[in-house]
Parts: sequence; structure tokens; C-alpha cells
Amino acid sequence: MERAFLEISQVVVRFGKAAAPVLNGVDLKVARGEYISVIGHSGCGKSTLLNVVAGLLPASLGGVLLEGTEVDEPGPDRAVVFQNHSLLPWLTVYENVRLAVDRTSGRAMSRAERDEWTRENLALVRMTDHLQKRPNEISGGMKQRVGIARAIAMRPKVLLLDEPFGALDALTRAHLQDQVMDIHTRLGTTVMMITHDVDEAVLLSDRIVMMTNGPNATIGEVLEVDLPRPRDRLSLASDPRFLSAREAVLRFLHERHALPKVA
Ligand SMILES: Nc1ncnc2c1ncn2[C@@H]1O[C@H](COP(=O)(O)OP(=O)(O)OP(=O)(O)O)[C@@H](O)[C@H]1O
Repeated sequence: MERAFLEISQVVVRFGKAAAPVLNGVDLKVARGEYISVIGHSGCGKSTLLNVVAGLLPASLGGVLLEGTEVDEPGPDRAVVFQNHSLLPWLTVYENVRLAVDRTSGRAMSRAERDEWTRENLALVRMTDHLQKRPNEISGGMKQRVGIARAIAMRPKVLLLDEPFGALDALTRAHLQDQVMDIHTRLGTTVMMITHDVDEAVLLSDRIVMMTNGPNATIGEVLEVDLPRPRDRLSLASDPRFLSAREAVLRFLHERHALPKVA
């Protein structure tokens, strides 16, 4: 069997002297170009898992291999986009992306190429008209778009998205989901995304990884989303395959792994 592009093996994470580990035995193989979503109740350890893949947090046991190389620190091959943008406020939109390009491709590309690459990635997220603005002059959705452009511009092997659309209103969220879908289709980027939103998971993913509740959380089920790409949100809204995938995730979250009721 072909070796997985990204391989998470028997990952256990225990914080300090806590009695039970947060994650216990997470195993997942991701193929190159796959779009994976991780869904689960609040606090089950989704961000913890993403942070292990990002190299921001060491696993207590087990580990992560990317193209056969062990992940033991953060690196530009795994770009992360968080829920709240992390742009540098004193730099313009252009400069925020250019800085990442200079850091990751400074030696491989000429100045002119880095300039072009920066503009190209900002064009992908439709920010060309706002290059000289600073983060406090643009909307939340625009900031997230710049964050995504910055991540993509680093040409990561894996794009790690930690609830990237969570803080946005529904319409902005839909636009940005479409842009990320488009980028994924065009560039073939491997994506691992954390979300709370069932529709978002079904719309964007090739597979949905459903986590059991913590502590000792692990992968409960993995759902293949058998929908052809490119995907169109309007026509999918009534597609029986979309609806049945959606129902499977809802059943997992609200029946088999429901949170205990508050008395
Ligand atoms: N640095 C830390 N030290 C101690 N406990 C932590 C630390 N980081 C996370 N935890 C705990 O680990 C558990 C999982 O947290 P995590 O943020 O990974 O969950 P999550 O599934 O991403 O949650 P949410 O969906 O609410 O963002 C929580 O109980 C949290 O309190």
C-alpha cells in the first residue's frame, strides 16, 4: 500500500498531571490533496490535534509523519490559519503576505517573482483592490482572506485551518468557503480543517473525521463524502447525497455522542 502523505499515528496528548489524556490513540492517514474536516463537540481536543500536526504541541505518545518525515516543530510546510486572524497590524495587506513569501521563498525567487507571487495569492482571495490597507481598515472577512492568502503563499504541503470561518457572518462565511473550495480544487492543496459546522464540513470535505467526546477522545467514525467536485452549494442543498451525509454527521454528534444533558 502507498504510504500516506500525512500520517497521524496513535497520538496521545496529556496536559501536565491531568488524570486522563485529552486525546487517546488518534490514528489517521491523509492522502495528498485530500480535504479533511475534523468535527466534534467543544473541548474534545480538535485544536489540540491540529496543534500536534502543526508542530506547535508535542504528542505525549505517538506522532505525526508528513511525507515520511517526523513533525517535531512548526514549519512552513504546514501553514495554519486560526479563527481570529493573526495579521501584523502595522503592515499593509500586501506586506503581511509579502513577509511570509520573503521568509519562505527568499532564496528561491527573485524580488520581482516574490512581488508577483504575493499579488497572485492576494488575487486568489480577491484582495487586489485593498493591497495598501492595514488590518484595522478592512473587515473581519477580508482579514481572514488575507490570512488564507498568506498561508497559501507559503506553498505549504498541508493547510491547517482551525475554524477559519467561525467568527464571520453567514454570507461572508459562504463566500470564503467557496474561495477555499476553489483554491483547493485549483492547487490540489491537502487541507485539514476544524469546524463545528456540519454543513460546512459536508460541503468542503472529502472525508469528515468525527471525534468522540473527551477526555480520552479519539476518532469515532470517518465519513466519506461522495460528492463530485466542483461543488455548488445551491444545487447540493437538495441533493440526497448531501442530505444523507449531513444526517450521518448529525446523528453521530447528537445521538451516538451527545453531550450529557444539564440537569
Ligand atoms: N495548554 C493546555 N493546558 C491544559 N489543558 C489544555 C490545554 N489546551 C487545551 N487543554 C484542554 O484540552 C481539552 C481540549 O481542548 P481543545 O481546545 O483541543 O478542544 P476543541 O475540541 O478544539 O474545543 P473547541 O471546539 O471548544 O474549540 C480541553 O479540555 C482543554 O481545556
